[in-house]
Amino acid sequence: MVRGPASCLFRIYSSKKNISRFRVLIWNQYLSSSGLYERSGSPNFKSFPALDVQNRSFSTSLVPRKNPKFMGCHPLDAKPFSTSVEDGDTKPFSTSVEDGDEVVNDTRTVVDDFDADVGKIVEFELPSEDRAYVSSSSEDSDGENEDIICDSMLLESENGDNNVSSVKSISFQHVASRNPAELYRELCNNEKAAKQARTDWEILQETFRYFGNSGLATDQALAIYIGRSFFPTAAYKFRSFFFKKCSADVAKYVAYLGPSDDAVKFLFPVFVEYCLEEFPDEIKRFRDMIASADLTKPHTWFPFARAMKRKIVYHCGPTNSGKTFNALQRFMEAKKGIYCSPLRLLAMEVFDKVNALGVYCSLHTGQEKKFVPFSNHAACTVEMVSTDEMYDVAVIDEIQMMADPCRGFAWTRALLGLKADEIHLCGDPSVLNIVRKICSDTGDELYEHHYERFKPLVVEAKTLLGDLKNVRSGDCVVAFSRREVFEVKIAIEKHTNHRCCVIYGALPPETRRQQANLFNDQDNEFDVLVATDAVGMGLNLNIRRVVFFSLSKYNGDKVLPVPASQVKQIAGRAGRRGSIYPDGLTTTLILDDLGYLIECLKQPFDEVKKAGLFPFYEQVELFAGQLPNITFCQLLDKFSENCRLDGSYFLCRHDHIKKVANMLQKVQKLSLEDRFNFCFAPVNIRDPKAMFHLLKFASSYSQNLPVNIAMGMPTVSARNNKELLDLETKHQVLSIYMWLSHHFKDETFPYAKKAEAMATDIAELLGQSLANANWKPESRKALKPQQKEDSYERPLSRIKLYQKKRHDHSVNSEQSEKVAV
Ligand SMILES: Nc1ncnc2c1ncn2[C@@H]1O[C@H](COP(=O)(O)OP(=O)(O)OP(=O)(O)O)[C@@H](O)[C@H]1O
Repeated sequence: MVRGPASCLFRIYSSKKNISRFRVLIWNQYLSSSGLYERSGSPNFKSFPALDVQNRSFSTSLVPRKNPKFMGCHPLDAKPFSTSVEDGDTKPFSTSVEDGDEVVNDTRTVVDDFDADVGKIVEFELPSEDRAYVSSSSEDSDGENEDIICDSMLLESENGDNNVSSVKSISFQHVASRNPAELYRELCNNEKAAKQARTDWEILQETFRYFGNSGLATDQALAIYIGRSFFPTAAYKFRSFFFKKCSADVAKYVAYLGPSDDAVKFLFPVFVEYCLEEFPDEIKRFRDMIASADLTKPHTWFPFARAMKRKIVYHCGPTNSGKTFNALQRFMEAKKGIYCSPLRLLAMEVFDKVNALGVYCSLHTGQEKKFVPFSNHAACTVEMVSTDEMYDVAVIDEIQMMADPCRGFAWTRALLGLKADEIHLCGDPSVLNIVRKICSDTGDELYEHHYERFKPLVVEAKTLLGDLKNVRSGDCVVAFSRREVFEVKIAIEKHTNHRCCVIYGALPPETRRQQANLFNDQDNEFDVLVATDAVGMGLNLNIRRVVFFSLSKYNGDKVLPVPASQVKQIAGRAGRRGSIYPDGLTTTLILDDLGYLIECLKQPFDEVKKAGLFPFYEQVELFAGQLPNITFCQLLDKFSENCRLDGSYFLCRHDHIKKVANMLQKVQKLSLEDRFNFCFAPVNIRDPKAMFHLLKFASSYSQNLPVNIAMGMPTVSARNNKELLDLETKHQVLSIYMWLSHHFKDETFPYAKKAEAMATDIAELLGQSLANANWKPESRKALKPQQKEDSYERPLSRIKLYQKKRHDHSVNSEQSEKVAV
């Protein structure tokens, strides 16, 4: 009998009413422990070990392989089944789907798993109430036929002699171990259903309801291309078939199993046979859809790159260790080179630097194309890199961003698709293993260069003691919201003699560079920088010390600690080789945050296991062919639901694309391709004005009208926060216009040059506005810092609060667990 924890369960449940609950419990436990059947949004095709959609040799058997957890259960001689409709043979497992283009033979192994109790002699005593519906055969009862509930099913009257005493040693072995194909054939050949007792009939009804709602069956049905949406229909039709055709022993056995996963496991293979015969068209349609959403083996998408012998050099190390410097050396030496940047700003920096060193280099970002005559080199944003052109040397900067939840796909595409003899990757070690895996898939040679920081980063234990008056020249104070940035700037300028430059994400790259230059320049009064995490990448800054104003960040939902990798990246900005502050320092505003800072700096880089992917337009188009008459947003949902990915990749988040897609749904006459392109425009979805302008651009475009900018141009710098926000929005709208002009035909966006000039003017106005900004942005009350009379303090550590809260929570839940125990 069952040993260990399972035997305890047995004891508990065998005393309960329905013995099948025992099995359900074990099965569920098995599922959750094995992770075999993940109930995620997309089908877990990995769950079907034998399944490969392209080369299908699937197993629809629900019986898992031997599991040591269930050694106590009887070994099972459940039969493998064949899905071949003609051939009920058990040995070669063959499946032939109607269209006949994929016939795969797979010799199945006989399963001898824990689920052996299906069909075994029931060894335990049933409580008398439960025996009522267990009868050894239909011949035992001879009640009157009733045709009132289901006209296709002959009912046996309740008072039929269900001989309870004969139940004790019923064996369903002969039913449970039947070959499903044979069983299905037999059901098909039955003229009509056998008579059943009303109780059995009711249990059968329940059992089929359970089957129709079973997540297990729904998931497994995907293996034979019965989609989630079609499954309920298929299950319903199967039920009708069963009730019309079932034999007495089969019905008894299913009724005996009752509404349980055991019943699902028994019925499912027969259901498979039924579906293959009844729904070839639906199966083919779904299979085509799955095939068109196939994102497996992305390295095969770039046959030209695969035909090349590429050398990949991974410059691996922390910030400020010379990775990019060395990669750029090779880039500049090459006859033809491309530099791929994570940001426009960084592309501009490289463009300027390389040209200044005498190597002609063009610039290509989503918003601008600056062609330098005779140039063989280009700096671009990673999304814009061409996988058609050949290069001698390519540099992909910040390669760890291939794991970015939203933009990761752009790095993956560049790595897989670039046609370059030599590709230099610069980044931290977090993606080293995934790059190794990709290189083994692509067959590229990988060379690893490991770096250390030029000079170690020193943590200043004293902190600023909660007082911004302790800020010094060369400090960069990091806050995590635009509002805090302004509060800190105002406080510093009010209580000290320092002047502050500011950098935050909503500023255009030109303004960020202007602020960075102002800070780096030693001949002016701007000697302190106040910035958000936007400072972490892409700017060469002369920072002596990075001071964390806080170490928590609002993620749109709640305030959370800043992840260690980000803390490291930002802190690493202090002390750059070649700058006037080669020794880097970092600290926090308040002592309470210091522990978290040290903890973050000590942490090794987390290893990333998956790289991002997103379908190309052509893939989406192919997929759309399977699903006419749905909106683009629904199409994206369907794609993510049905797409298949290798274990090394994830599908990038596309919430923002869906949000834009939803808004553009009102615009008629946009082709799928245009819609797709519009959705990638760089719009801040939380800025309603920017969204409104994008909608207007799309409407004009759809009517074949030349798209107007239709926006007033401010002439003076901002005098308050509202005007500053307005300038930021206006620049964003112009940036969208410029982006669209590079992604659609020139004649449709004829004012691109004008937009560029306006954007430059606005960036300048923004710079002037920031120099004079002394207003306070509206603050949320909860986060409003307290102020002393003549100094600025932020006495509360939100990190401490967060950690205390978490601690309290875990103590509470521990206690409640104890109570429960
Ligand atoms: N061999 C070198 N000679 C002179 N300067 C160097 C050398 N290596 C690096 N530097 C300078 O050190 C600074 C940091 O180098 P680099 O930007 O290459 O580091 P990194 O590791 O790529 O950092 P990040 O990840 O922050 O970009 C740069 O200003 C760079 O010009």
